[in-house]
This record gives sequence, structure tokens and C-alpha cells, in this order.
Amino acid sequence: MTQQQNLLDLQELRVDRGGVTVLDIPSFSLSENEFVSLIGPNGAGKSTLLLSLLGLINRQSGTVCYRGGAVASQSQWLELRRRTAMVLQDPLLFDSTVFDNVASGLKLRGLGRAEIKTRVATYLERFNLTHMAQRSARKLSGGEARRVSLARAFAVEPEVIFFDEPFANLDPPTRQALTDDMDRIIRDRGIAAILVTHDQSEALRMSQRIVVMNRGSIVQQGTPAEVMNHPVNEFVANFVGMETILEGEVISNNEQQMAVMVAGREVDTIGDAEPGAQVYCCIRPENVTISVSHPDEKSSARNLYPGRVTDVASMGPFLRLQLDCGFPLTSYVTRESFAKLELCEGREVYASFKATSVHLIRRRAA
Ligand SMILES: Nc1ncnc2c1ncn2[C@@H]1O[C@H](COP(=O)(O)OP(=O)(O)OP(=O)(O)O)[C@@H](O)[C@H]1O
Repeated sequence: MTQQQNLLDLQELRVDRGGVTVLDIPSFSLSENEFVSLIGPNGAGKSTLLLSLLGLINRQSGTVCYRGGAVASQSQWLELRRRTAMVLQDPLLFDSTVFDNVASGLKLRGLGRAEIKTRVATYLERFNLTHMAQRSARKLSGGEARRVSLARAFAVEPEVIFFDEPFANLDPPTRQALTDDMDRIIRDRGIAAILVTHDQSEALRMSQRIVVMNRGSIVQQGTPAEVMNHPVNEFVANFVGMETILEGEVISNNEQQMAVMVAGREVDTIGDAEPGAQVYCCIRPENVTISVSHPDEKSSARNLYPGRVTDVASMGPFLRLQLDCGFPLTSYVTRESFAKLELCEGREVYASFKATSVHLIRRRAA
């Protein structure tokens, strides 16, 4: 089997700012076509990590390799930056037309006029901006300006793209439309990407790998389901909110009443994905009800699964139960219910939740 080469490799990175170590990362890598999200609280070091990967910030130690070769000289850093695009929360548009803004990266890279014209036209169209090519970039709405900054970044046809909270403060429909456009182009062109986001559903939807950072370190990384369902410590558990995240595939959709296949079991949900779509079913622990005998058939919960309690942990006034129902499920029960139902590790139970309790997120194929 041939091993896929990493696009970017970072080793032994340490960055001090204002006399304080703000980043200490033994290793980090990004492989070809991979989409990675960096999540973590304010000040965790997410933006500093992006800047470090491009050599845009002084570092105490650390080497970056691009396709296996060390990036050391000034010209090697410039070459890496030439192959990379970065989209920031502030679109930072020039005071000129939309066309000129989208063309700016291409001019810098020395493309000829005819090629620039064709390339800009392609990316204006992809981001639905053709009709405003001659508009002043100063007179755009927040959503339009973000579109222009995305078109500008993609127009240089980078091998890697970094996004630092590119959709913060946008209304949800605009945000959704932009992430859909961006996701399509990234997949079409096989671009590797790192996204810094505070929106966990965005991270879930877009990423093959989620990296959780705190206080300058990487605390955990893995597939979205691994990180969300198996947090390595209390910090990650609290930060990701402890929803159960199940990978599944839509098998039917009848006027938004959907069935999703999860680990060989059917989960009923409400939504609008088409059969065959890859999704995550997200279920909050407070929406999972436990009973020890088969519940009344009249129960309104559409999803009912026999399972076993695999772990019990104290959560203040509640107990958190980990269940194995053929897939993992987390439930909170009060101490009173826990005693009344005589629950304990190993106990066989029934877990149920309503179709309306399942929050559906489309999943990027691995
Ligand atoms: N110009 C600066 N001078 C000194 N320290 C800085 C500077 N910029 C950032 N820092 C510090 O570096 C650390 C990492 O900041 P960074 O912006 O990378 O975090 P972040 O995870 O991206 O945060 P946020 O989610 O708030 O954007 C923080 O402790 C921050 O206070």
C-alpha cells in the first residue's frame, strides 16, 4: 500500500508572544484533500497556528515541511504562500471594483491579462457575483463582501486554503449558502483546507478531522464522531457539549419524514436530505429517555432501542449514562430516576428519543 504524503507537516512548534508561550505543538499535519477544523475557546492559539504554518509570525522553534521538503529559505516560504490562500473574518477588500479585487491575487502571481479575465469570470460566476463585477467593493453588504473575499481566494487556485472564521456574524441562511458554495469548490478541485471556527455544526459538516485546541496545545484530534462522542477529558467534553453524534446514511425521505441507517439500525428523523446522503444524527442527552421495560406502544418517541448501560458518571444533579444500543448513546437521568429504575453499569434498558429531537447535519464523505 502506498502511503499518502502529507501536504504540510509541522514539528516542535513553539511561539511566544509578549513574553508568554502561546503555542506549544509537538506535531501537526495536513494531508492532501483533507479538510480540518480547528476549534477551541478564545485565545487557544488557533489563528497563531495558521500564521505559523505560513511563516507569518516569529517562532521560538518549529519546522514546516511542504510535501516532505523543509520550508526554510525566504523563497521557499514565498513559494508556500503562493500555493496557499487565506480567508479572514474581515474580508479586507481593496477600494476598487469587485472584478479588481478578485483579480488581485492573480496579478500578484504574474498571470497574463487574458488569463486573468477568464479566471476572474469563472470565480465570479461560481460565487454568484457576475452581475456585480463592476460594483465598488466599498458598497457591498457583509455577505457580498465575504463572497468576494472567497472568490478572490479561490481564483488563485490554491493547493491549500486557510479560513479564519470567515463566516462570523453572518445570518444563518447566508452562512449556509456560502459554506455550501465553498464546500462544492473545495471538493471539485481537491483543495486541502483548515478552518478555524466557533461554530461546531459548521466544523461537523465540513471536516474530516476536528482538532480541539486549548491554551496553545492540541488537546484532542480525530474524526468528528470520535471527538464529539469520546472526548478525552473534561475540558473537551464541556467544550463540545456532549451531544451524541452518529454517522448515518439517509435511506428514505417521505415528505420530510426520514429514515437514516446508523450502524445497521434505523433512526427516524425530520429533515430534507435525499436518500443516499451522508449525515450526522446529533442527539442531546437530555432528550434520551430511559426505561427498564418495553415502554407503552403509545409513546410518541419514534426511536426505541434496547441497549446496555456501559458507564455512569456524576454530573451535579444528574447522572450521565453511556449506553451501547448497537451505537453509542448518552443520556442524563436525575438521581431520583436512577435509584427508582435501579440503574447500574451493565443494566439492560430501553432508550428512546423523538424524531424531532434528532438534529441532522450533512456529512462530508471521508
Ligand atoms: N499581537 C499579540 N501580542 C501578544 N499576544 C498576542 C497577540 N495576538 C494574540 N496574542 C495572544 O496569543 C494567544 C493566542 O491567540 P490567537 O489569536 O492565536 O487565539 P485564537 O484561538 O485564534 O483566539 P480567538 O478564537 O479569540 O480568535 C492569546 O493568548 C492571545 O492573547
